[in-house]
Amino acid sequence: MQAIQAMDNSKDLVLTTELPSFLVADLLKCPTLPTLPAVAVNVLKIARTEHPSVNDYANAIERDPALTMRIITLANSAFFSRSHIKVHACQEATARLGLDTTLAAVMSFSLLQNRGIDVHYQRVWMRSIIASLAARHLAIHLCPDMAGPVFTAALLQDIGVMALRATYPKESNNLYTEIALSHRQLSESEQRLFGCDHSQVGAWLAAKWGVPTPLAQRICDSHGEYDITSPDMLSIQLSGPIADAWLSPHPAQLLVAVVREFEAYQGSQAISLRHLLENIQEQLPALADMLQMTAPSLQDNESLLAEAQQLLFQQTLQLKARLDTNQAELASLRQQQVELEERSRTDMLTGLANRSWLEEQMHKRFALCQEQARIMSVVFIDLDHFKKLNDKYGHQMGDHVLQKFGKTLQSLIREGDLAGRWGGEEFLVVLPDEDAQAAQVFAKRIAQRLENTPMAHDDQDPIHVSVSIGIACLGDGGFGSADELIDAADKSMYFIKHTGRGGIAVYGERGAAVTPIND
Ligand SMILES: Nc1nc2c(ncn2[C@@H]2O[C@H](COP(=O)(O)OP(=O)(O)OP(=O)(O)O)[C@@H](O)[C@H]2O)c(=O)[nH]1
Repeated sequence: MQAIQAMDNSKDLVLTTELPSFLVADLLKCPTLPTLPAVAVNVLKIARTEHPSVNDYANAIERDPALTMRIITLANSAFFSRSHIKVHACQEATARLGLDTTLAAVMSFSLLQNRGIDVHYQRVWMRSIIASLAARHLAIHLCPDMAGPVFTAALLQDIGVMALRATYPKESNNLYTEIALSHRQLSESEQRLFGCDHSQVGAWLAAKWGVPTPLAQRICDSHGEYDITSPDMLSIQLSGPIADAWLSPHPAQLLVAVVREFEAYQGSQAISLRHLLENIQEQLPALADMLQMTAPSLQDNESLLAEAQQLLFQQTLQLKARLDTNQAELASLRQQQVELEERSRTDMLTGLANRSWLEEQMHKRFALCQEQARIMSVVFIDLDHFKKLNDKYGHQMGDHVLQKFGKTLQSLIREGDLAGRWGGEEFLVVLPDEDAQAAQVFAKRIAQRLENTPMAHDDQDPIHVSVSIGIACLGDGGFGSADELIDAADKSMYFIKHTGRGGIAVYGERGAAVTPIND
């Protein structure tokens, strides 16, 4: 890759783009690479000086009578001449056009006169002419000070096509004569063939002629991503698609993309697309005439815009419908995920936390307690003689009792507590920040509730169950892990099992000592 060198005020400046080395070598070898006539070279030289003046421009241009005539005619054309006063001298014409427009006019005229126009050049140049008018109109509203340079860059944005056609006539024949190709597709094909597109080659050519670096850089960036931070670049970048729409057999469809871009851009309120199109229509004949070309037939702006807006409306509706569907799908997927997660934590029979969730939570809470020097109690509950209950009333009744007990347990805990089914007819409750005494109060409440409330009925007969409860409190046993704490509560529960069932025991301070609670 080779960086492009540009001359600016006799300093070498490097443009922020690179061309493949093979391409630069081929371009430099090309004997028919477009060159500028002496008069244009002189105008460019003046453009590069620190304070170029209208007089200097006019003096240089006057050496070419044909060019002088064109510049005067352009200055007197409808757009550049708001007043009816005609100019007759090159100096007046240059003053009226401004330095940037004069420079653009001189260069385009020189290039076209130089090479003659075939139908394909005609197409490329007509795009540039329309684009330059569109860009200028946009710039007048978005960045008035830059309207001149923007016009020039937009007019010269496709000069790279001339260089590529001269250097690669065979490849170009297929590429540039394919009328069905959109400008974007053209750029993509150039990228594939030459490793860059004609905007970069155009910048290279312009730099080689010695145009001021900012102009070469704008040509280079003319086909890039829309730069909404830079109104002058955006004006140039939007101008190409507007010109494409103008020249297309289906202008409304192409204009939709432009309208959408407009609506997304904050400064767009300042611009009426209708006025822009009217403006192009008004100015196009004069500019085309100066370049000895025939302007394409005028568009019906009103209906064209209405159609574009209608298309945009339809597309927006379709987009919104798609968005709504996507959002609904996303919400449903999220819901499914939430449900799946919930299910993976839940014991299906009782709706309480399942064992794996209990274990995970125990480990987390144990670590937290250690970190923050807090306590917690674990209450291990086992339904008594559950096998007998199953045997007597059936497994289904057993299930029903487990469900009812689960609900009872859930109704007795507070926010922040965690109740779960450890397995079979065993349950576990975690009471954060509670000591053994508070856990005993809780355990007694369970026992009491079971005494008062039957867990099922056999016909009309109430079925009561009793439970054996073991308690262990983190503060009391020097426990090294969550598992040790659970084991201790389990052991306390077994103590009750072995001593008659239907009671509460607390794991004591001195290791395995278990204290039954009687009342
Ligand atoms: N209906 C039903 N029974 C279950 C379920 N899970 C475990 N069981 C039964 O619960 C009974 C537990 O029996 P054991 O471990 O001997 O305990 P127990 O009969 O309650 O005796 P103790 O605990 O010593 O009072 C077994 O018969 C299991 O089949 C369940 O989901 N539904």
